Amino acid sequence: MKQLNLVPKSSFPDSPIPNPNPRDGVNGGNVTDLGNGSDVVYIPRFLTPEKSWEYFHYLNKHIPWTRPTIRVFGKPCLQPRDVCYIASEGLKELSYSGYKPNAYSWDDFPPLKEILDEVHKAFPGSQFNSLLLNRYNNGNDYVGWHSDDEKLYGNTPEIASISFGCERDFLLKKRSYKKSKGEVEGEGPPRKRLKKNNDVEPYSFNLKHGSLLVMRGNTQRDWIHSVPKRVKAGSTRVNLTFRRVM
Ligand SMILES: O=C(O)CCC(=O)C(=O)O
Ligand SMILES: [Fe+2]
Repeated sequence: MKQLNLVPKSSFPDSPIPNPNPRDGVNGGNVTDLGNGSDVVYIPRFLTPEKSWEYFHYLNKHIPWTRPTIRVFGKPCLQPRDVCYIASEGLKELSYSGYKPNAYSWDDFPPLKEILDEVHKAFPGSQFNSLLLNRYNNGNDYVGWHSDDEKLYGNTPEIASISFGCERDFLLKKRSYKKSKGEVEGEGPPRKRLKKNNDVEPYSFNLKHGSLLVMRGNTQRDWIHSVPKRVKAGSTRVNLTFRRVM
């Protein structure tokens, strides 16, 4: 982790040090400036715990979750979490890692429209029109290092991520390229191969029940993120990532 001198060093990655460099920002949250026009807003108590549990139970039960087979380095493998996709009508189709999720309608899930309205109130001008949902059933479910820089999101995608249920660590580290071309590590469309970059300690956010994290500016271009496995995470987490298809 990036850390202040006063913070004791932890044994990464199992006991990450919380992100140490926030400044006060929007809506009772804080802004972490990643440099070069990238930043992250984190609002730990965006929704009340009570309302958040209502949403958690609704989504866990009513979303048509699937665990698709995707392609990583050309090899088929089961995605290590459940997913679902919602999008407004007429948008360009989403496709990642050889998988084209079926786009469900917002109209079928009124609580999702409610949450979207809350996000838009906090971030007016965002105009999100699609949503990728993730369900991590336990600490074995994860998302590998990737960035959400698909072309259909434009050059500076803004991504708003809401979390319900089990707290998990969300890590962000600077992208670095190998000279050779290849496929991305983890998931996402084919692009330049990512160097492992293991020497750089990531930023870490422990994403709370009812929290909102927004990645902005050049974050998808210059940074990669992940939610790693956590043996001790025993219960279910539902995550919503709102995006704007251009
Ligand atoms: O679960 C999370 O917090 C992140 C999910 C994510 O990165 C994604 O869906 O692209
Ligand atoms: Fe992502």
